Amino acid sequence: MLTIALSKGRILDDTLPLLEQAGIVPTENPEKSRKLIIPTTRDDVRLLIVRATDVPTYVELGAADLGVAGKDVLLEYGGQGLYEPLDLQIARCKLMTAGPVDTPEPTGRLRVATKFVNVAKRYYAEQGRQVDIIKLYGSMELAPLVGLADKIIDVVDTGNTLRANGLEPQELIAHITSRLIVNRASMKMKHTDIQTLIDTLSAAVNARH
Ligand SMILES: Nc1ncnc2c1ncn2[C@@H]1O[C@H](COP(=O)(O)OP(=O)(O)OP(=O)(O)O)[C@@H](O)[C@H]1O
Ligand SMILES: O=P(O)(O)OC[C@H]1O[C@H](OP(=O)(O)OP(=O)(O)O)[C@H](O)[C@@H]1O
Repeated sequence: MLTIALSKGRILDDTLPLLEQAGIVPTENPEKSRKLIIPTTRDDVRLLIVRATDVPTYVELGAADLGVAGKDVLLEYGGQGLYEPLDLQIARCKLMTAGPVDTPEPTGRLRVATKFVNVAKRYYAEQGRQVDIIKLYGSMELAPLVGLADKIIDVVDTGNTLRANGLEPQELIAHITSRLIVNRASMKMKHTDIQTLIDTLSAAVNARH
């Protein structure tokens, strides 16, 4: 049995057409179902529906053999316990700093609100810049508007969310796409099945680009 951890929303939407190329189709709609373990048309493959930020945990600890996670989530998760054999080239966006439009850099210690605390610490440490990181779980764009922070670090695609809140993208931290991740022990124990799946997904990704 191969167990694949996926999150609802854009990762599920963009991954299902790729999995279909490997004959893997969920037997019920994961977006609608209240079930968190979804069987597929392949008896030897099932899907686990988990939060996007939980995908690396399920895979590293072996509760799932494989998963799909945004590079932003993987950068934040850290750890050496995961293989990352394939860039699926889906959910493309950028991890950026952003701040209020036409506002000079604050001179003192910078306050940065983000859910990417580890990424933020690393980024500013590399720059030798002293910052206070404020951990948030969502609606980051609000923080500079109400004086909670000077800047945010978040993913940006069209920039519409920033613009709608009087913010502008500033520094690029990383280009982001979603990656296939694999548990280390599974890669050894189920090598043939997993390598076959990787090859099929890789061909499906290449056929699109
Ligand atoms: N606007 C966007 N455009 C393209 N890709 C995005 C965008 N926002 C996020 N992503 C990418 O898609 C991944 C999944 O995002 P999604 O919005 O489904 O989950 P989330 O909001 O991070 O998690 P949750 O809703 O559970 O808090 C992110 O980790 C990121 O890599
Ligand atoms: O630059 P944009 O095209 O506006 O995209 C960026 C937004 O997309 C994501 O939110 P999403 O729409 O996924 O909602 P979420 O907060 O539920 O993740 C992200 O958290 C940003 O807020």
